[in-house]
Order: sequence, then C-alpha cells, then structure tokens
Amino acid sequence: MELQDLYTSHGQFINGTWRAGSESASVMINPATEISLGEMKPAGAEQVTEAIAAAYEARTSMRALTAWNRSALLRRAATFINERAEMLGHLVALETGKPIRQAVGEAKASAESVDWFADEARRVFGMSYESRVKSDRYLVHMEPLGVVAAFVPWNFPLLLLARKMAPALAAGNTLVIRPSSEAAGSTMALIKCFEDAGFPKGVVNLVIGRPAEITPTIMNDSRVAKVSFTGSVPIGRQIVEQSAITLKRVSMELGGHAPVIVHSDADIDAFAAMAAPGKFRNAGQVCASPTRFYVHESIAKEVEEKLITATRALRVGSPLDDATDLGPLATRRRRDAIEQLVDNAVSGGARVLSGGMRPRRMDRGYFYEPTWLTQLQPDALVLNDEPFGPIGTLATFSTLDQVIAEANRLPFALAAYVFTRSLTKTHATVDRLQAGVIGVNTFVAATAETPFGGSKDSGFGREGGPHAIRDYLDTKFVNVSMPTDAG
Ligand SMILES: NC(=O)C1=CN([C@@H]2O[C@H](COP(=O)(O)OP(=O)(O)OC[C@H]3O[C@@H](n4cnc5c(N)ncnc54)[C@H](O)[C@@H]3O)[C@@H](O)[C@H]2O)C=CC1
Ligand SMILES: O=Cc1ccc(S(=O)(=O)O)cc1
Repeated sequence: MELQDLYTSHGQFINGTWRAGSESASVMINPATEISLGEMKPAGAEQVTEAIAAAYEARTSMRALTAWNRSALLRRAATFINERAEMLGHLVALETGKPIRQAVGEAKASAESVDWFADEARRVFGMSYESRVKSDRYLVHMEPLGVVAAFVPWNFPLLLLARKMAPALAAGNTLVIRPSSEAAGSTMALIKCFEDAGFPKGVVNLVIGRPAEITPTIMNDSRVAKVSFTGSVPIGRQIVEQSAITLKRVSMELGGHAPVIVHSDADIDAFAAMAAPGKFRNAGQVCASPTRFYVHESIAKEVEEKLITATRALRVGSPLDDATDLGPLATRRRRDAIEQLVDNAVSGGARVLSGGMRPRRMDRGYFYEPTWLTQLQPDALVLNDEPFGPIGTLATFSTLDQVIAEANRLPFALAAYVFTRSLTKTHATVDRLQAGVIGVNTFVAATAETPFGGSKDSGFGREGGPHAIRDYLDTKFVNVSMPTDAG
C-alpha cells in the first residue's frame, strides 16, 4: 500500500481493526523536502476510550496464553520485523529524515530486542520461601500489570516502541500505544508485524493523534495500570503528575546531556574516529547522544584538530542516499531550536569550530551542519538544555575533581562516556559519574540485553535486559497454610 493511502485509511488499530481517526486531517511532512507525504486523521478521545476498553478486555485472552505461547508470538513478530527491515527503514528515513543505513539498522535492532524478550517471556520466575510456620508455604507469584500505555517519540520510532512492547507483552500485558504523529507510517508498519504474528485481537492497540485528545483520556482511566513514556523532561513531569489521579505505575525515559571525558592517555585517533559519527548519529537527536566534551588540556589541541577533520568527512544529504551520514532534523521546530542554541552561544562569545549554519547548498529541508562550539559561557543555553541536535561543545579540564563537578552539574543523569587507556582512571571516573549508562572507550550505550535508563531528571525505570520485564510485572505473595491433617 502507498504511504499516502496508509495515512488516509489507517492510523488507528483498535481491537484488531485498522481504521482512520475521527478528527480533522493533518498534513505529514517529509523533513528532507518539506513536501507533504499525505494527510492523516488523528484519533479522537472516544477512539482512545475504545482502545483502552479493547486492551482491558484482551487481558483475558492474554491470560489464556502460556509463557511459551507469548514467547512464540514474539519470536514471529521479530522474524517479520527482520524480514521487513528495509521497508521499515525506508519509512523511518522518509518520515523522520534519519539516514537510511541508520534507519535499517534501527529496524534490525528492534527485531533483536523483540527476539531477546521472546526468550525472556519464558524466564518470569516467582519464588518460594521457607516459611516460619511448619504447615505454611510462602509463595511469590509474578503477574502482568494489565493495560500498559506506551508513549513513544519520533527519534527512534521503531526501536523505542519495540523496547516497550516486547517486555510488556513478554510479561503478559496488553497495550495502548501513542506514537509521535511524525512517525505514523513507520509505527503502523511495526504494529503490523505484531498483528501478523498472531497476537489476539485487542492485545495491541494503536492510537495516533494529538496529545490533548489522547493523554488525558489515558491518564484519567483507571483501567490503565501503567504508563511508559519516552520524551522530554517537561512532558514527563506532566505525565508523572497526572499519574497520581489513578495511581498508575510509571516508567520515564527522559532527556540527557551526556558528558564525554577524554583523559590525557586516551587513544586520540580512535576517539576522533568514533566521536564524529557518534555525536552526529541521527543528527544528534538521541537521548544518549554525547553532547558536552571535556578534553584534558594536555591533548586538547590535537583532539580538536582530529575531531574537526573527522566531522568534515561526514556527508550531509538525502536520508534516502546510502552514503549519507546526516539527514535533516526531524521537524522544523527542532531545526529552529538548534539555530537558537547556536545564536545564543555565539552572542555570548562562543567560537564556532565547524558548522554553525544550515548547509548552503540545501535550499529545502530542515538540514543543519554538524556543529562544534567552544569557549562557551557557563550559562550558554546549549550547556544547560538538552541540545537534541547536531551540536557538540568542547572544553578542557585539568583535574578529575574539576571535570566530575562539571559533568555532574546538570539535573540530567542518563548517559556519560569516558576515554582512557587506564583501568585506574576508568574506575576513578565511572565511580563518581552520575549516569544510568556509561560507555568507556565506546559510544555504544544500549543493547537488547542490557539495562538502559537514567536517574535524576532523566527519569526512572530501565528498558532492555532482564531489568526491563520487572517494570511490567506485579508481585503477589501467597501464603498457603494447610491444616496439618490435610491429605
Ligand atoms: N528521550 C528521548 O528519546 C526524547 C526526548 N525528546 C526531548 O524533547 C524535546 C523536544 O522534542 P519535541 O518533539 O519538539 O517536543 P515535545 O516535548 O513536545 O515532545 C517530546 C515527545 O513527547 C510527545 N508528547 C508531547 N506531549 C505529550 C503528551 N502530553 N503526552 C504524551 N506524549 C507527548 C511528543 O509526541 C514527542 O514524542 C527534545 O529537545 C528532547 O529534549 C524528544 C524526543 C525523544
Ligand atoms: O533516544 C533514545 C535512544 C535512542 C537510541 C538508542 S540506541 O540506538 O540503542 O543506542 C538509545 C537511546
């Protein structure tokens, strides 16, 4: 089906049926061309309530499945995602501007995550305790929570959705999903993989539309037991506040502003080769993106030169071109926000080492050059607000105490990175860094099998790995007390 037709006739997947939303249509924009990809009708509050009701009813079908059944269904979904990775990646590239190689990689990583949780579904363990009374047995059962609402952003519309769906379904929950409208087509194509895998109707529901129609309806409904949100800190705060009304469980995967500490003994060539693509992956629109680079003063000049050379080698271009490293920003508001951050820094005296402008040869699309800034004032916005775009900042440090204080200064604590050849320096640094995820000599921050998430304003809860499924389970203690003469 053409993307345009998918938008017009689909958009909502409620109780096993695809249909259009009930609200007036919005235009979907291709961020690389600023041309319409089609029009889509968003969901209204009534459709959201229908989706919640379907998910609530479907708890019964889900309960009828064994852990092995759930595992098999997830495995089939993972297989479909893998088989359709090129198509899924193509949709992500069109809708969000992510370069196609990265977008197909995202689809494959999503398949991996679902596949990993297919195994995990069979490893939901309870416990049995030695009881304090001879005739009693203390049993602890782990049970699904029920209906889970998943709010997913546009920057990794497949992977971040897969990381919520897979553990939620592995644990036996049902879902109401609200993705970002910007990535509606990609999200629908991913949901289709779960439909085709054969999950019972009503287990997976998708509502695409405006937050004002969807979020309050979900948050006020006591049938929704849990909400898992990925997005900005301000919206995360709102959702946590709203969760109090019906006392929902909450997982929050919010923003970051990751420090990168480059010690004096780091392998400078290896660092520069990793840092340019690492910083500008998905044009910097990654919550774990390395953003604040602190380089030991003894190697600062060499690092700066090599970093700028590696950055100049990156290709800015069409997301559909295999050779592209940086596509456009996903939305006009993101590009405008990046321009404001750079203007603010420069007006405070910052020096632009590379980029700092829209590419001259592109007259359409939300493109922005990969940008390095240095000599920033401490109050520059880019050093304090999550940049979420193609900007890296460079500063020097002389002592570990100084750089740790700077790294931990912000309210975020999601990712951090350290570059050194010394195990002593590694331990001395990682022990003091406030971050949920730390990469040492690497920018790989997340895999299917490891826990990902933050603390402080970056949120709570973990996605990936065995920790993730616990966030979707409830604990039930059963004391089985049998009369001593029971047969
Ligand atoms: N942690 C992450 O992976 C992400 C973080 N962000 C942060 O958000 C900032 C701005 O992104 P924007 O999309 O322009 O802004 P935003 O704050 O309006 O939206 C962020 C995400 O939350 C969703 N959202 C907004 N209001 C919502 C609500 N009431 N209920 C449920 N979902 C809601 C949006 O659809 C989007 O996916 C970025 O600079 C970045 O700091 C954005 C996307 C992903
Ligand atoms: O935005 C959050 C985010 C996106 C991608 C990844 S990774 O590709 O698994 O590194 C991690 C976090």
